[in-house]
Amino acid sequence: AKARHFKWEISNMFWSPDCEEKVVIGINGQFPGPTIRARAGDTIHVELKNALHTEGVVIHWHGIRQIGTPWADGTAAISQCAINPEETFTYRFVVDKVLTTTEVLITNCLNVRGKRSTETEEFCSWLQPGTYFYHGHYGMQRAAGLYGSLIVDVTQGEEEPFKYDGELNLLLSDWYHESIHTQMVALSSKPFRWIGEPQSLLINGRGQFNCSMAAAHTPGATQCAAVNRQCAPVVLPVQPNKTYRLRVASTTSLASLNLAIGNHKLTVVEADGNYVDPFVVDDIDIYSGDSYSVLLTTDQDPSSNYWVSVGVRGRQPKTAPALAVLNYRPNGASKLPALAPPATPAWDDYEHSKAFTYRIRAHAGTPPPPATADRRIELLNTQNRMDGHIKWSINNVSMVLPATPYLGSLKLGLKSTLTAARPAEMFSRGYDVTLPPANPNTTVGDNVYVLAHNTTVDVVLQNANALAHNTSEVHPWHLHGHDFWVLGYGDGAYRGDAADEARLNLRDPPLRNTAVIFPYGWTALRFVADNPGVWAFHCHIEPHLHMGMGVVFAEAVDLVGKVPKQAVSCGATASALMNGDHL
Ligand SMILES: O=C1O[C@H]([C@@H](O)CO)C(O)=C1O
Repeated sequence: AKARHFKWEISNMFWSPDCEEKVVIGINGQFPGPTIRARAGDTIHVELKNALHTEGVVIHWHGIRQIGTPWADGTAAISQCAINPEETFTYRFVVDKVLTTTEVLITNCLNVRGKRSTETEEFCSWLQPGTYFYHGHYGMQRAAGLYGSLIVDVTQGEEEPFKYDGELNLLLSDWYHESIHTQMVALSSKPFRWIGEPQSLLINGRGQFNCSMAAAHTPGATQCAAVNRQCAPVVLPVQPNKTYRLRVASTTSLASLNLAIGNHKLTVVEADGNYVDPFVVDDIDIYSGDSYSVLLTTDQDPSSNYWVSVGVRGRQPKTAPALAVLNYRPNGASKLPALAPPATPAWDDYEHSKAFTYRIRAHAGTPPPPATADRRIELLNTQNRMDGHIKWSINNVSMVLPATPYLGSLKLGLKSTLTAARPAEMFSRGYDVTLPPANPNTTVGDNVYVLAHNTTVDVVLQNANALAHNTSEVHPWHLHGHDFWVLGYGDGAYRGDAADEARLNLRDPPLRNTAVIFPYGWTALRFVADNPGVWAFHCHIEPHLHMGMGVVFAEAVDLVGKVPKQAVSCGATASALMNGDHL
C-alpha cells in the first residue's frame, strides 16, 4: 500500500458551470475538485489550506469508513472544528478498510478471503475498492460546488468480478444561480422561502443553462458552450464493440436523477463501493449520495454518436436534462447523434424507481447481516413548523449542531454539550403517514443516539406526508462511518408485524451507505456499531439537512484513539484542553 499526498487550496472563484458566470468553491483553481485515484489500502494525505476569505471549511470523504480515524470524516461540529481561513488541516485516512469483530462477519470474511488479513486474531478486515466522492460538509458548501471524485482501484494483483476495456467517470450535480448564502438565509427565514428547483444539472461540473445543445455544436455560435470551455458539453470517447465501466455518482443538492444512454443497455455492477449481483436496465435512478458502476457495451451502429441524458426524478422538474455525447470514434465529437436524447421516466413514476431499487442485491460473497439486531431505532421523517420557521424533524425533533464538535466533547465527557433528553427510539404506532402532521410543531435538539460497541442496530426510516396535503417527497439517507444492509422497503406505515418482517431480505441485502425512502414508505437498514466515532446520519438533500433532517450516532467514543488536538480545538473542547484535559 502506498501513501498518496495531495496539497489543496480551497477558494472561491468565478466560474461558469452552466455558461452563466457565478462564484463556485474550487480546489487548486479547479471545479469540480481534482479526482483522487488510489488503490485499496493506500493512505491518503490531503494537506488542505482554507483560502476562503471569511468562512470555515471541511471535506467529507463520502463512503470511506474512516476506521480508526473518525476525526478525518470531515463533518463540521460532529467530527471536527471547521478549518478557519488561512489555516491548514491534514486529512489522513486509509481507502478503504472494512473491519469487524462480529462472529458472523468474521466467519463470512474468512470464507470469502480464506485468510485473516490483519495481525490481530480477533479482527478480520479487507479492502474495499469502489466509486466514491468527496464534498464539503459545512453549511451548504457542497451546493456551492465543493466536490470531486474519489476512485479506489483494487489492490495490485486483485481482480474485479467483471471485465471491461475502458472507464468513463460521470460526477453528477445540480446547480443554483443563487449563492448558498442567499439560499441558507431563505431556508432559515420567517416566513420561509423555499429555494426552488435548480437552474441546471451538471455532468463533471458542466451544464448548459438556456443554451441549446445544437448551438453548443454550431461553429461560430456566439453564446454558451461553444465559446466557454467551462460549460462545454462532456464528450465520452469510446471505440465500437468494447465494454466500458461507467462510474456515476451524484452529489446533487436537491435533485434525484435518472441516467440513460440512447439505444444502450446498462449492467449495474457496483453500488456505493460494493459489488452487486449484476442486472441489466435501460436507465438508472441516482439519488444524492449514491454511486454506481454500470457496464456499457458499444454494440450499436458505430456511424452514429449517442446522447447520454440525465433528468430529474421525484420532484416536478423545472430543470432541463443534462446531456453528454457518447462519441463512437472515429466520428467527430461534434457529430450530432441521429437519435433524440432518451427521455427520463415521468418524474412521479415511483413504480419505475422502486422496480430499479428493489433489484439491487448483494454480489455473492458479500457478508450477510447478523440474523438479529440488538436494538431497533425507528425514525419518523416529518416536515414541521417552529416559531414560523419550516423544519424537517425526526420523531418531532429537528437537528441543530452545537458549537463544539461531538467527537471532542464526548471524548472528554463534557456532558453539558448534549441536549438533556436522549431522542426517542420510536414514534407512535398510530401515526397517520397519509396526512399532514396532526401536531405540526417541532422542537430542536441534538438527536444524538449513543450506540454500544459491536451491537447490531436496526434503523427503520419512516416517510410521511409533508405539511401540504398529498405531498410526500423522496429522501436519500446517508450514513457516515459504515455501510448498512438495506433489508427492505414497504409502503405506508411500518408496524413491525409479520407482514413487515416478511418484506425483509436477510439473504442477499445490498451493502450501501445511502438508501432512499420513497413517498409514504419505509426503509429498513441494519448495521453493526463496530467503528468507534461520532457519525452523522442524515438526508443527503442539502437544504433538508440545513432544515434539521438528521441524527448523530455516537459510537463507543471511549474506544476512539487519541484525537488530534487540531481537529477539535474549538468551543468547549478548546477550553477543556487549555485547562489541561487530555483527549
Ligand atoms: O423542504 C421543502 O420545502 C418545500 C416545500 O415543502 C415548502 O415550500 C419543498 O419542496 C421541500 O422539499
